[in-house]
Amino acid sequence: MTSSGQPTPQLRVQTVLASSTLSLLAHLDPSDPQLWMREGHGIAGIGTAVRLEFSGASRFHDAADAWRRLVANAVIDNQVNTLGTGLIAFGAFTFADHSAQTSVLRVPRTIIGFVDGTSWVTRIRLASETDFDPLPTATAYGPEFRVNLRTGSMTPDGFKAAVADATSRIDRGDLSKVVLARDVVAKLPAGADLRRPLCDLARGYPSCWTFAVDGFFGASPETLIRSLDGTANARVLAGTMPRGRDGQSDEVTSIALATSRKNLEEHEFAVRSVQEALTPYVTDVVASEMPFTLKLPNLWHLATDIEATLTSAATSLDLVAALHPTAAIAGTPTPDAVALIAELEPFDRGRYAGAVGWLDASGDGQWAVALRCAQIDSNNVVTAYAGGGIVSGSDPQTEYEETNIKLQPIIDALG
Ligand SMILES: C=C(O[C@@H]1C=C(C(=O)O)C=C[C@H]1O)C(=O)O
Repeated sequence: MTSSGQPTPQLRVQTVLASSTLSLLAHLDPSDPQLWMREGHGIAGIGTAVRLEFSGASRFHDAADAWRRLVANAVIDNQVNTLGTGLIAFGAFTFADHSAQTSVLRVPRTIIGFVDGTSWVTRIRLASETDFDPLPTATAYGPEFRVNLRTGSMTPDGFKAAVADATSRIDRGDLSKVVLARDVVAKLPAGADLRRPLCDLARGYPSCWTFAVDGFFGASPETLIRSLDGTANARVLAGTMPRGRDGQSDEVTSIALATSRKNLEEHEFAVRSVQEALTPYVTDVVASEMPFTLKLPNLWHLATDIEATLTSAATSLDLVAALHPTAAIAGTPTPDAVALIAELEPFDRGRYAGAVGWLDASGDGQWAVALRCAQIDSNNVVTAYAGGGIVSGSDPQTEYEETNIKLQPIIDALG
């Protein structure tokens, strides 16, 4: 049975090589794009064969179980057998256990893929249907649109007060780190072609994971977990500074970040939380001793790449369940940080700072920490979020400015 108590659908899946390279973005549904893309490579989903909803503390485990059942019931003819082929579900999961928003797994009816020079098409139908959908045609983009994102439920002053409150609790010894965020909102014009902001994000932030799942979209630089053929890797980010105005000040900033005690401490919490969560599932964990500085168009991050060999049959979604929430987006210790977030943030994070990505029939997949992102609701209201790690000595004004820089990708894509 699925989470909604329905019998598990029986799927028929076929992946074939495409005769020519197909544009991922141009084939998407303008009102409901499903995308996972980096450096021009990735997968694009069209239509919905199955949509499963999950909620509550067991949402990841319920989804992982539902996926195992769906795969067991599917007949898959995969003539390509490379990363991203065969039966795939896109997923987006909420940050909080008690979010009013749902977590989803969505299996498209058609998936177009392009990775390392190989283009393919996967078609998916219910066993009760006789034919797969015809290949969707590429369509011209709808008109450009522009919206102004305004303060949501967390005002700039409210955010700064929350940061000051958090630092005093950290200094009192209640916890070591908490990640606080704020929200901005806008109304999208009716019929807005959502491929336009995705195109801007993919062009502006090519090294990030540009994603779209179930009205939730963004461009995240942070890899929560990727698993492929028995290996797993993650990219932990924590510690941020704005880019410099010129080459010299940019270099000074990057050195300042790499040597900042506050940022290194904040980063260490995040790396440790990922390593500890992975320990039961992996061996041969390799991580650089010192973080490196990762340059994005809008900011510098402190980054650590972690690689490991998987020792269990865990799917990538099981690993997501073990890792979420990392200290990069919650804090340390996790339960105290999650409780303080619920107390100080006057909004439901929804899928922001949750997990977004995809998995295949073998359980391998790619998942990002859902950052630099926005959710569109059924009234066409879009809400974007950004936050930062608060530790002892964090300055409310600097933290506020950091949220502005982190909102920039979404502001540029919608503005
Ligand atoms: C919380 C966010 O980003 C996280 C927090 C960071 C920080 O505090 O320096 C850096 C990268 C992310 O792990 C966000 O983008 O909203």
